[in-house]
Amino acid sequence: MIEFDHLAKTYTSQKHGDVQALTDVTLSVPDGAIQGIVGPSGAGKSTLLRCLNLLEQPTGGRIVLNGDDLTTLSSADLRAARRRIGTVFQHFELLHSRTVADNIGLPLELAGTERKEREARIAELVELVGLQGREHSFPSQLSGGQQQRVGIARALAARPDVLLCDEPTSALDPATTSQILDLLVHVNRSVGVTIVLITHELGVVRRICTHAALLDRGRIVESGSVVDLVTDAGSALGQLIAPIPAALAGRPGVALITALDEAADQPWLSELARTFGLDISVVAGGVEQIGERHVGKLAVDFGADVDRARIEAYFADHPQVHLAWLDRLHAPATDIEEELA
Ligand SMILES: Nc1ncnc2c1ncn2[C@@H]1O[C@H](COP(=O)(O)OP(=O)(O)OP(=O)(O)O)[C@@H](O)[C@H]1O
Repeated sequence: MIEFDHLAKTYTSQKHGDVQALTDVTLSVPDGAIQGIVGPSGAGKSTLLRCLNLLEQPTGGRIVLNGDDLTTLSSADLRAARRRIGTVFQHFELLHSRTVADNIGLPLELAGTERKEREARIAELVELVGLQGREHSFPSQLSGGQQQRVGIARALAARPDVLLCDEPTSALDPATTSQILDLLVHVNRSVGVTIVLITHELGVVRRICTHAALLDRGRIVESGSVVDLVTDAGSALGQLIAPIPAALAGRPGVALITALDEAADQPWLSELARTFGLDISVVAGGVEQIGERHVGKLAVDFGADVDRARIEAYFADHPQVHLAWLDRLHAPATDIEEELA
C-alpha cells in the first residue's frame, strides 16, 4: 500500500517566489493496483512523481510505502528505498552505449549484485518483456516499443514494490501503445507489482487502470476505483473516463443508467419498457470493457413527462442497475475535460 498523506510541495526560487505545486495530496494506492493519475498541465503530476521516486523532498506530509515513511529516511536508507521504486520514463532514457542486457542490468550493477546473479535476472526479465534474441542489440537498433520494453525490464530489475510510469506511451504510436499497455498489465499480474501511472491520456486509464485519481492545481479532486467512478453518475472523473455526450447534460427525461458485469448484459431495458408500457430510446452509451469489467453506461430518454417516481421505484427493486437523472447532475468540469481530451 502506498499512502500519500497530506503531501505538500512548495518550490521556492528568487525568480518566481513560492510556487505551491502540491497542496494537500491524500491518496491510498492498494497493493497490486494499477493507479492512474491524470491531470491538466501544471497540475503537479511530475512533482508527485518526483516526490514518490525520492528525487524531490516534499515540504509537508508523508509518503508511506508498506508502512515505511519515505519522507524521513537517512541518506543511506534513501538509497535502499529508491530500489523499491522502479521508474519507466516517457522517452525511455536508455544508455545508448550499452546493449539491451547491460541497460536492464544497470540497477543491479549499481547495487553491487554479482555477475552470475545479474545475468540470471537479466535473462528472466528479457523473457518477461518479450525481448528474447535482442539482448545484444543497442538501443539505436530497436523500435520505440522495444526500447520501452527495455525501460520496463530495467525498472523491474531490482524487484521493486512499485513501478512508477511517467507517460509511458505518449511517445509511441497507437499500435505500440496498445502492446506496451498489455505488457504493463501482464507485469502487474505476473509479478504483482503495484503500478502508479501518470498520464494525460484518459484512454490509457480506461484501458488498464484499476484505480484513478484526478489531480488539479496540486490537489486530488477525485479518486477511486475506475469501476466505481464510471458507474457513479455524479463523478466528474468517471464522466471524463467514460463520457456521455455533453449535449445531453440537463435534458429533461434523460437518465444515465449504469450496470456492471452480468447486470450489464441483462435485458432489463426491454423489461422496463414492457413493465411500464413506455417508449424509451437509448440516446448514448453502450457496454464497454473497462479493465477486466463489463460496464454498461447508457443515456436513456424516457420522455420529458415520464413519472419519475415509478421509474425510480423500479430501480430501487433492482440494485444491480443504477439510475440518475441527467438534469439533476452537476455539469462536468469542462476546462479539465478539454485539456485531457
Ligand atoms: N523546479 C521547479 N521550480 C519552480 N516551480 C516548479 C518547478 N517544477 C514545477 N514547478 C511548478 O509547479 C507546478 C506543477 O508542475 P508539474 O511539472 O509538477 O505539473 P505537471 O502536472 O507535471 O505538468 P505537465 O503535465 O505540464 O508536465 C507548476 O506551476 C510548475 O510551474
